[in-house]
Amino acid sequence: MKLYNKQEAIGRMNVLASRAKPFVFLIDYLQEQVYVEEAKNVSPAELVYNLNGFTNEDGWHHQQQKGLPEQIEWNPDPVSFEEYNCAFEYVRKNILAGNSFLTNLTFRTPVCTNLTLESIYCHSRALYQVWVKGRFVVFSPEIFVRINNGVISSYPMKGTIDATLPDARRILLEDEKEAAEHATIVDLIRNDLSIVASHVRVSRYRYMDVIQTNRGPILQTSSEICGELPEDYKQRLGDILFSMLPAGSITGAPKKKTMQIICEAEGYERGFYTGITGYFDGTNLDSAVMIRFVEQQPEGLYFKSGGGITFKSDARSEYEEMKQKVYVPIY
Ligand SMILES: C=C(O[C@@H]1C=C(C(=O)O)C=C[C@H]1O)C(=O)O
Repeated sequence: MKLYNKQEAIGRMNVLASRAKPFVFLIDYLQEQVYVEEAKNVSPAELVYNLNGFTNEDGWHHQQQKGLPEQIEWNPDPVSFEEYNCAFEYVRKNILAGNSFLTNLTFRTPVCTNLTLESIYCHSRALYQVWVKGRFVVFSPEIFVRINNGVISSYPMKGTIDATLPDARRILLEDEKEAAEHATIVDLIRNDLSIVASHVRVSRYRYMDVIQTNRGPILQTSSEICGELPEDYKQRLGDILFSMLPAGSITGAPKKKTMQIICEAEGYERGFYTGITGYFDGTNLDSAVMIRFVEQQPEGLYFKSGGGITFKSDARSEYEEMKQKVYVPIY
């Protein structure tokens, strides 16, 4: 899989978009490694995607890997609460010192499972899915941006609850901490869109998605923010995308200082997790934040997950949320 650096990737995207050539891209969290390939050249032997319907699955012949074990084994071995709490306290200290008002804290959870990256990809049902041979599989419910006829829209997701709890919908909507976190992220994304677009507005606020998982349904709240791009946006598509990265929903705010806190608190590399992936069809673009992410390491599979921390956050419930997200959408 050929990867490019940021400058090369911006150039490639600008050229492909201005020539109306469909392409697929994956950008890591730190924007150091970028995959950007014309759709017709993406080899399903190394990368398979289904990005909201745009797919190269037809060319994939790994039939032998598509079988699902009769009984799915899925045994996550998360960090202890004590270990989680150490990182949480570090983030909290920084929030109280005024260095950040929202920080997205994530962890790596080893999972003992009889599923492979291939079988997870084949049997998952998510809006955006990508499998990269020997590296990772991602099944994301979170839209990053869409561009349709010069209108750019972003859909930050923030707010999670177990959908089987009695009155889950109301509890999530009325939760003060979730509401504040959501407002912060909407503000941040409004700012990010204003860098590249005009007439930026919030067109839907805190709508709810039900996400099915192998461990039961969860509810997540998102909002829609949109604006108008300049006429010549295709020639500058790469610049436009990169100027909004990393996605605010997976950093927090303010972005730069919060990224430093994240780096110090997490102590592992996010890699492509919390980066973005997407598809340009020659005219329009659709993209996702790469959350719900399983990575292959020589010793086994790891799931990366996390959530937003504010001054109101409670370590126990954040710990539970991080663990709750360690699922596969196979049901
Ligand atoms: C980082 C993750 O989640 C982010 C944080 C969310 C939250 O705090 O509710 C929701 C979606 C993501 O933008 C993750 O799911 O791994």
